[in-house]
Amino acid sequence: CVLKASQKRRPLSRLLEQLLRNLEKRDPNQFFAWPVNDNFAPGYSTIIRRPMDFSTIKQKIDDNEYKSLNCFISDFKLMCNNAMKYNKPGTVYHKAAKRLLHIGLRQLTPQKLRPLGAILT
Ligand SMILES: CC(=O)c1cc(-c2ccccn2)c2ncccn12
Repeated sequence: CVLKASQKRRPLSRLLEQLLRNLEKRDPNQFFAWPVNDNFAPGYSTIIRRPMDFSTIKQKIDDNEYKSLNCFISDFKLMCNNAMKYNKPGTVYHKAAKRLLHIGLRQLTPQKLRPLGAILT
């Protein structure tokens, strides 16, 4: 029988795609959906050396660039910390990033991930 595309995916990729979907739900305004555009954010590409956003993370999953869960978590943190660096405290983007980082990391604790255990060893 022919496996569906999703079943062909590597176990880690399928896990990361699920975790990504859960994180994206916490960004209802889609502030983090796409790379930040210098036209909206003056000087962004000079201030932020390593930009990151959900679409880039998704592409890296599809390209099997993540060799571990920790690499995925690092990019998620990078994305949030970039926003807290570029945007001043009190701005909608800074507040959204702080909240997303907190909620996201709570979803990525060992306790929450243990049920998926086998994949991560
Ligand atoms: C995430 C972030 O820093 C961000 C997203 C955006 C954004 C997100 C969606 C549409 C337009 N802009 C933004 N605009 C100005 C300054 C910062 N930002």
